[in-house]
Amino acid sequence: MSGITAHYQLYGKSGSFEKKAEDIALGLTIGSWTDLALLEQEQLKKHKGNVISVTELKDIQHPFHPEIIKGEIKIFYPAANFSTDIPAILTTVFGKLSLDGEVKLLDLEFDTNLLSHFPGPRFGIKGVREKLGVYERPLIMSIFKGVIGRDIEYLAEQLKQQAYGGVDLVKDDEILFDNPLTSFESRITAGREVLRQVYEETGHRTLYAVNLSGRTFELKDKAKKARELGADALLFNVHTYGLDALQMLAEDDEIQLPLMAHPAYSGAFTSSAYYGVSTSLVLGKLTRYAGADFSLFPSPYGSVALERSIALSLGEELTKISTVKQSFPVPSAGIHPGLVPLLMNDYGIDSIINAGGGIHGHPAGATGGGLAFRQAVTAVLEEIPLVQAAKQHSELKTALELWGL
Ligand SMILES: CSCCC(=O)C(=O)COP(=O)(O)O
Ligand SMILES: [Mg+2]
Repeated sequence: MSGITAHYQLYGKSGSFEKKAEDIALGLTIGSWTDLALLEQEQLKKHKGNVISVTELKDIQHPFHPEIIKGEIKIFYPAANFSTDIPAILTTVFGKLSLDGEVKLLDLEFDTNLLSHFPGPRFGIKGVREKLGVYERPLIMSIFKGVIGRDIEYLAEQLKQQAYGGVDLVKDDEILFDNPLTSFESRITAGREVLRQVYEETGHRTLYAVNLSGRTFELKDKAKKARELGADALLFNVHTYGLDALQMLAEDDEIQLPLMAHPAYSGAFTSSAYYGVSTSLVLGKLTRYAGADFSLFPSPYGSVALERSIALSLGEELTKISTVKQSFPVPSAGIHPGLVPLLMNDYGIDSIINAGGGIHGHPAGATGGGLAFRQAVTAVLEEIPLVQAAKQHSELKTALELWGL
């Protein structure tokens, strides 16, 4: 029988988890069981949730209620109960349950049949690399900073300086929305022209991910317009809209642009150790299945750090073997060149090193910032310690002096 298996974490008294798991399995599916006539029981069997496993973690007590311990349960939900879309799946496995005290959804196992309804990223790591012609190193991305309230000429000049530094991608900041000074359309048009000029001058190709924003019902048309205007990629604040909005964009053959999922707002339902959904499920597996070619998330090292084990399992979800293409892991926030060895150690070459302040805050400007990152990446690939490489590269030297290792 096709379906999905949900893993949950919850707290309770030792010996209470079996009953709790059975209550959830019934409550989220057929609602009742034992009181029904035999015939009805038989008819409902194919819809009943099934408890797959119950594990008591006897050594892990609740920090505020030591009399209760942590438990993990797995429940299988038949596909016959839901339509094959993320809203229906999440409502089934964690709709009402998400409101019912300290329960956290840790993971979802899609079986092959269910997964076939989720085409995933259109381009994936391989397709994005083909667009850039870069295969042997992590990509480098920079972020526009300080452009709110500035005009399109300012934005175009900032883009040029970033591209001169040799970054592969530049993205809008997620807080830059459609506005009279730098409208969505003008950013695409001006950005395209700047990057064309830089390519002609230097031979270096940089792609620009413009922030697709506005009301949900406008998104498809705006994305199609972006493609017509020659946009390279779309940044999308997926978690304020919902994962299904991302999937809608990914599946549309008239859009066909790489999609970059920003993690904004996801902390509201992933950060708690007791409630919500695990970070690796939301920013990893589901973001990939919904079609993001890139998933941004806080790295373990920067200004908004994720616990390292969580950040690593997230990266694993984005890249592990699956019928669905791989999404680029983009560890972000507070990244500077001195962190490149740690990031490459954690995520390998199939990842993106992403920085805003670490590019623009460089004393030699955004161009110097980009060069410093490129120099750091080359040094790691050549197994040269950054401090040694900095002796040959003034931009890297300045960055290390400013931000350290
Ligand atoms: C986890 S936030 C994603 C990256 C981002 O949007 C950003 O603005 C990071 O900027 P920073 O100056 O910290 O590199
Ligand atoms: Mg940002």
